[in-house]
Amino acid sequence: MATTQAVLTAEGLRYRYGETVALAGVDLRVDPGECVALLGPNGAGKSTLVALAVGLLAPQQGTVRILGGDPLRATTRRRLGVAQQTLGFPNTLTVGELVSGAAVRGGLRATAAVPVLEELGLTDLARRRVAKLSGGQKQRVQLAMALVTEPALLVLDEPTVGLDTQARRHFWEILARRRAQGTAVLVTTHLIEESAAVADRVVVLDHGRVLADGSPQELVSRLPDRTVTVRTTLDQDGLERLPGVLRLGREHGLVTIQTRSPEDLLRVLLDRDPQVSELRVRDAGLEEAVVALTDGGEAVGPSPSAPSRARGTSGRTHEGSTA
Ligand SMILES: Nc1ncnc2c1ncn2[C@@H]1O[C@H](COP(=O)(O)OP(=O)(O)OP(=O)(O)O)[C@@H](O)[C@H]1O
Repeated sequence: MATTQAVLTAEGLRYRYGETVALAGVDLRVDPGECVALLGPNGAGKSTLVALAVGLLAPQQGTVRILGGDPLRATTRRRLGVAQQTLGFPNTLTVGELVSGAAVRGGLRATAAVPVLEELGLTDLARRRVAKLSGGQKQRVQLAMALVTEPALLVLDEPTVGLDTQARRHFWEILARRRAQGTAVLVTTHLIEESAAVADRVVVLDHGRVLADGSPQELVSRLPDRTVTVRTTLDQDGLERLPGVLRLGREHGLVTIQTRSPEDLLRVLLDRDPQVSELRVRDAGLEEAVVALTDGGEAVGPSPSAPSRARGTSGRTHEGSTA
C-alpha cells in the first residue's frame, strides 16, 4: 500500500565518475507526504543522488527503489514527477501542448492538463510558445508537467529559483496540498532558510556522504552555536583574538561572530571596544548549522554512519562547552 510503503529508499548507494567519488554510501528514505530537502555545497553529490533516484543513472553499488520498484524501469518512473532546471523544453511547443503531452506520456488523457494549468495560473498562457515565457513562467510549466500525472514522488531541483515572492508562496501552497494527499517531495536547494520553513526533514550531503538527517529544528537545536552581530572598531586580528570565536563573517557592514559562549566573548569585546554598537545575539539558524557541518563540522542527527570531526576555522579546533 502506498500509505505504508516508503516512496523512496536508497541503501548503500555509491557512485563515482572515474576517479571522482560522487556518492560514498548513501542511505535515504522518503515516506508518503514527506518533504525532504537535500542540502549541501557544490559538488556534494546531490544531483548524482537525484539522477539515481529518477533512473537517469544506474547505481554502481547499492540500491535505490521507488515504491519498491527499480527506477531504471519505465513503469517505475511513471510514479515520479521530475522538475529539473537542466531539462530543456522544445521551444516550438505551447504551454498547453507540453503539459497535456506529459499527461499522455503518463497514461492519462490530454484533458488532465486543464486543472493543473488552472492550479498553476497557466491557463491564460496555455497557447503561448515556451520560447516566449519568462524564467519564472517556465518554472511553473516544469512543475505543471511534473504534477500532471499525480506522482507518488516529486523530485524538484531548485524549484523556486526565479520565482517572485508571491509565486514562491503559491508554489509551496500547491505542494502542501499535494503532500496532504500523500505525494512525497524530494527537493534540492541552496535556499537553506526556505527549506527550513517547508521541509519535514533536511538531509545534508557533503563529499558523497550524509552528514545529517533530521528535522530543521533538530539540526539547529543540536548546534549549540550563537551568532553575535555587532558594529565594532576591532580589526580582523582583534576579532580573531576574542575568546571562543568559531567563525567570523561580515554582513551589511556589521561583523558576525559564531560562538558557543557569547557571554565570555561579549565581556572581552566590550572591554576592548567601548564603541561597540548594534549588538545582537541570536540562535544559529539552519544555514549556520549546515555551514558548520559542511565546513568540517560535526555530525548532527540520526545518521549512524556520519563522521564526527573536530569543528574549527582555518584548521583550528576550539574549546567551548558542549551545551
Ligand atoms: N558527469 C560527470 N563527470 C565527472 N564528474 C562528475 C560528473 N558529474 C558530477 N561529477 C562530480 O561528482 C561530484 C558530485 O557532483 P554532483 O553534481 O552530484 O554534486 P551537487 O551536489 O549536485 O553539486 P551542485 O550543487 O554544484 O549542483 C562532484 O565532484 C562533481 O565534480
